[in-house]
Parts: sequence; C-alpha cells; structure tokens
Amino acid sequence: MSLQVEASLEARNFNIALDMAPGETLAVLGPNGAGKSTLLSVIAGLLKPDAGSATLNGRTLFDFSSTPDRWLAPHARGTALLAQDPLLFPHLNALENVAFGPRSTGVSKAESRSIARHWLAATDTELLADRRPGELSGGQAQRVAVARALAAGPDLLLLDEPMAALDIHAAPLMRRLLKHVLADRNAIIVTHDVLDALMLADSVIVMEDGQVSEAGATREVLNRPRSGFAAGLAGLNLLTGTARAEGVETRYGLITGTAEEQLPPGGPAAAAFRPAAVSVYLDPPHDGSPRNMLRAAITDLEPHGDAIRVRAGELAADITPAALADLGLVPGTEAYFVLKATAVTLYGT
Ligand SMILES: Nc1ncnc2c1ncn2[C@@H]1O[C@H](COP(=O)(O)OP(=O)(O)OP(=O)(O)O)[C@@H](O)[C@H]1O
Repeated sequence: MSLQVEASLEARNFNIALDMAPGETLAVLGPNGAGKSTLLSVIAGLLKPDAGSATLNGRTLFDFSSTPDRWLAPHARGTALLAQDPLLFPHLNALENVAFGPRSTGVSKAESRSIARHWLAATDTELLADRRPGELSGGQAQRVAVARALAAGPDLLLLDEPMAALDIHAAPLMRRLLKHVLADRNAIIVTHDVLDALMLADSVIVMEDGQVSEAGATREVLNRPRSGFAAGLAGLNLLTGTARAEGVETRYGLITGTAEEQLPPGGPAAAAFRPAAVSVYLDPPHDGSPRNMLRAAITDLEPHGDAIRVRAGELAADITPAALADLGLVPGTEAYFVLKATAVTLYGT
C-alpha cells in the first residue's frame, strides 16, 4: 500500500480511514463541509488530527498511537498540495516559481532551472517562463502551479478542486493536462465534478459528515451508487429498500428490474434508473407491458438541457416541453411516474 491513513479530528467531526494502492488516483467527492479539504490538510501536514496514523510509501507521516507522538513536518512528507487558487509567488516569474521547490531541497541553481524547464514543457507553459503570475491568465497560472507541484518530485499529489476557479475554456485543457500527468502517479483529487472522477480517477470515495459513505472503483460507484449523493452525481434516480423475489420493495412499492446477480430476499437493495427513462402520466396507462408505476406529487419543474426535469421528492423524470404542456403539470399535481422494468438496474447495497 502506498498510502494508509486513519485519522480523527473531533473539532471537525472528522473520522476517516483510507488505503491507496501504488499509482492509484483517488477522487474525493461529497457535499460542502463533508471534510474533503480537511482530509487533504491532514495528509499534507497542515492540520493535526487528534488521533490516528498515516504512512506514505513506508514513511510515517504521523502516528498518535506511539509514545511520544510522531509528526513529520509538511515539507518532509513527499506530498505536494495544489489549491484552487494557484498561490504562485508574485515576485518570481513562472520559471523561478517552478524552480523554487527543487532549489529549496539543495539542488544547484542550474539543475533546478533545468528541472523547471522540463515541467514547464510538460504542462505546455514553456513560452510563459519569463512571465510573473500577474501576467498569466487563471488557466495559465494553474498550469504553472501544476508544474511547480510536480517539480518537487512528490510521492503524492494532493489537488483541491483544481478546475473550480477556471472558466469553461480553461477547464478542459487543465483536465487533459491532469489526465496526462496523473497517469501512474499517486494523487488525491477533491472535486465536485463527476467528469473529473470519471476521467482522472481509478477509484472514488464519497465523504458525508466527515466520514466515508461510499468507496470503490469509479465506474462501479457511479453505475451502482449506494448513497443519494453519488446517485445525484451520476444523474440517476436511486430508490433503496429491501430485496424481494420479484424486485426491490421501496417506499413507492415494489420496483421490478434487471439484477446482475441474485439478490438475497430480505437484504438491503437499491433500484437505479435514469430520469430520461421515466414517463409521466396523469392516469395509470393500461397497455399491458410490464412497467413500474410510482405515484407521487410533483414538487418542482426545472429546465434540464432540452428537456424539463419533473421532480417529485427524490424521484426525477425528464420529459419534453410539449409533454409538459399537454399534461399541464404544476407543483402539487399527483402523477404516475412510469418506467419499463428493462430500464431499472437492481443491486444489493
Ligand atoms: N478553519 C476551520 N476551522 C474550524 N472548522 C473548520 C475550518 N474549516 C472547515 N471547518 C469545518 O470542518 C468541516 C469540514 O470542512 P471541509 O472544509 O474539510 O469540507 P469540504 O468537504 O472540503 O467542503 P467544501 O466542499 O465546501 O470545500 C466542516 O464542518 C467545516 O465547517
């Protein structure tokens, strides 16, 4: 294992355990205040947990179970933290910013400049070498910050929402750059964007209330979410309940669908389906095909791409504007949310 962390910090209601394999990139997802930045700060050594221990490639980062406590200074950890804001030194040009890390570990001036040039080239910023941060766009500054983080030769790169401050043109460029530099590198990336998790990460954890609520391979968590938060990210409806021989018993009644494996009756299970697979009717349709019919009162209507998203509590359906006009739906209308069994995936949770 390259990284092992167990840490708790009572003041932030934070309690987490996590293991990373060599070369793994882990995405950390979760709502605001879930503890994502706290996790990065604890690993980087900017925040001291109350209890726990952590090792990175066999090196102890901290250990509060030993006497005396062990606590490795941030600069000696082999981690590099890239914040939302690039935080480049304003009085140094891009090359000097990137050379700063190697230089401060005792590498000669010429050698550290040559390392800096290598990473400026790798991040497609070599033409910006002479510019100071004030002369760079947000996207350019963030690419230089990636170069600076990598020039220090970290064992683990910590990225805190690296795309958050970028506009819609700069973000895809940055994502492509990260895909390239993160391949086979240990990294933890905090993100609100499911695309980052899909493109950049091998595995994800979902954090809620300072704890890991879900963990696994990225595709697995997004295809078979177990938490409402992960289902929302994946753009899926998620109804949880109890497995029965014929389907999953939920608060809307029995949902039938396709299960990849046999679900032990009585066990916890979930039904997931896309909002686009759901039709909305005012009266129950009677054409005999096997379908699920969930009766619910509409709570919200909102535009969603070319469609209208019809919400009824935790249920969502995407229908055409013409269908909305025909049905005359408004919040409060009782309606039937109808979906074919073939559009529903059932799995154990
Ligand atoms: N400087 C601080 N002092 C005290 N408590 C803090 C501080 N920063 C964050 N917290 C608290 O710690 C908890 C975790 O916050 P954290 O910033 O790690 O969440 P996050 O998942 O990164 O959120 P976001 O997505 O909003 O950045 C929250 O309850 C928050 O209020």
